[in-house]
Formats: sequence, C-alpha cells, structure tokens
Amino acid sequence: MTSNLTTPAPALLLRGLRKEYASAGGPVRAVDGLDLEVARGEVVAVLGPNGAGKTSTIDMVLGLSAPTSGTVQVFGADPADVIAAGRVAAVLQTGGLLRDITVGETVALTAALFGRAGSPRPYLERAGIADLAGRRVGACSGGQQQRLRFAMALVGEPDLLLLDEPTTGMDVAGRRAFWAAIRADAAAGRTVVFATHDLQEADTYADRVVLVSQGRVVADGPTADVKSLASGRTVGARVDDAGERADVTARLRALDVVDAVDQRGARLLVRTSDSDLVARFLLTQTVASDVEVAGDNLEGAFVALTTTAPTTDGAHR
Ligand SMILES: Nc1ncnc2c1ncn2[C@@H]1O[C@H](COP(=O)(O)OP(=O)(O)OP(=O)(O)O)[C@@H](O)[C@H]1O
Repeated sequence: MTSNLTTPAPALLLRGLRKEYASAGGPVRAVDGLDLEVARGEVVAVLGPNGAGKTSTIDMVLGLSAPTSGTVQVFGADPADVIAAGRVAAVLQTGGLLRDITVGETVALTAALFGRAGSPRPYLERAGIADLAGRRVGACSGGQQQRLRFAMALVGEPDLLLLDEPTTGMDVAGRRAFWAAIRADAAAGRTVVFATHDLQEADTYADRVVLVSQGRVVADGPTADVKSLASGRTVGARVDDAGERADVTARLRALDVVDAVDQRGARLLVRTSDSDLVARFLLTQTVASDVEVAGDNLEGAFVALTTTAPTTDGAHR
C-alpha cells in the first residue's frame, strides 16, 4: 500500500498535548492530554469555558510556546518550519498593531514583510475595511482593529488560519462580513480553526465543533452530532470520587430508562428516555452534584459537557 505516501497529512494533528505552567500556587495544567485532528479545508470551532486551555493550545500550534509533552504537527511538519514557510497565520486577541500608522500602511507593511508586491487594497476589501485605509490604527475601534488583524493574516495567503475569538468587539454587520470572507476562503481550500465563546457563531459557521473543558476534548464532531449528544434526553452530573463514580454508573445502568452512561473526566453523561427521573435519582439517591438536563441545542451540550464545580483549593484539574 502506498496510501501513506499519497494521502496528504492533516492540516493539524495534536496528540497527547499537555501544557503546564509554573505558578506560585503550584503547577497549573492548562492543557491535559488533548487530541485533535483537523483535515485540510475544514472550518472547526473550538468552544470552551474560560480557562479551558484554548489559547494555550493555539500558542503551541503557533510555536509560541513549547508543549510540556505530546506532539503538534502542522501539515505533517514541525510548527516552526511551517510557520517559517508562511503557511500559517493567526488572528490573536491582542497586540501586533502599531497605533500611529494608518490601516492601509499597516497592511502594506505586512505585505512588504511577506515580500508581496502590489496594492494592499484586495486584502482590505476582503476584510471589509477598504473605507478605513486612511485611518490611524489608534483611532480604530476594537472591532475594526480585529478586522485589520484579519487583513494582515490574509496577506500571507496562509493554508491554515487560526483565530482566537476573532469577532470580539465586532458589531453584527462586521461579524457577517467577517464570516462571509472566512467561508469564501474555506470554500477555496483554506483550513480555519477558531476559538470562540459564541455558541451561535460556532453553530452557524463551523463544519465541526470541538468542545474543550479542563484542557481536554470532551466532544468532537459535526455541529449537529454534538448538539444531539446532549439533546433533551441527556442528563449530566459530576461525581468527583472515582470509586463512587463507578458505583453511580453501575446503578444508573441498572435503571430501565437509561440507554447509556458516558464518562468525561469527573462528569457522567446519561442518555435516557426520562430525564426527570434520572435527575431526581441522581440528586436524591447518589452523591452526584451539578446535575444538568441538557437542552436540544449547542448551549445545552456545552453546559452538560463542560460544567464543573469549583474545586475547594482552587486547583485546576
Ligand atoms: N502563563 C501562564 N502562567 C500560568 N498560568 C497560565 C498561563 N497562561 C494560562 N494559564 C492558565 O492556564 C489555564 C488555561 O488558560 P487559557 O488561556 O489557555 O484558556 P482559554 O480557554 O483560552 O481561556 P479564555 O476563554 O478565558 O481565553 C487557565 O487556568 C489559565 O489561568
């Protein structure tokens, strides 16, 4: 078989990725064994609550920080090599802008750095800010600056675009224009991975949703599948102790109304034909806490899969 010679490597391949930061209160495990594969041309939303490890993961993909363990491959190669070749660009939440030059000058300067001759205008147009070309960057609103970062990212014509909460600060029209540009790029074969808190945005614009909680992937699939994972018949609950979790799982499985019990870290996800009965059982006859009945939407899935009780010592687990 020669398929491994002819099949192109995925755009992104993360295996067993871990990142620990030193801190005064002890090490913080920001990313905890994260596995993710993104095919070329996919638009993938990475969703997760604050502190889930999204930015830490993007930083490792961009080669801005080294994994504590695990591997990152971008188009089958080391991130540093792929970035040096100009195949990856990012729109990050902050930084990267000079306030005293104009929007047009910023994009022209970026183009010069990439060795691209010609007018910056097409990039400004694609990012929907051609009318702002003469405005000083420092005078632009937060949303306009985000669109400028997007124009800068487009200059390199990257194969992979990483976006960290890209539409923060953009108004409704700005968001629409931004996503129209992204979808057009994706249709032309570009791979897009974006981190967001905006469930609606993920639902509308991504082909696939990856839910991250406490540094791990807790759900991954087409948006519709992730939603149905936690449809009206799914109850989520937390059981901290592993022994008790096994006991509660066994007792749940013995109930007639329970179809399946999945485990995601300390959380149990119970698929059932009677969510009221299961919720009552969990609350009154077991040690489970944080019991949630998920709604039939992405928000329900998000809550059921990522809700965690604060730990008593504030540690991140
Ligand atoms: N340099 C650092 N030193 C210590 N802890 C850090 C550092 N950077 C991130 N963390 C911690 O790592 C965890 C993951 O943070 P990260 O910024 O990756 O999450 P996130 O999912 O991007 O969050 P948000 O949605 O709030 O942007 C958090 O608990 C955070 O406080």
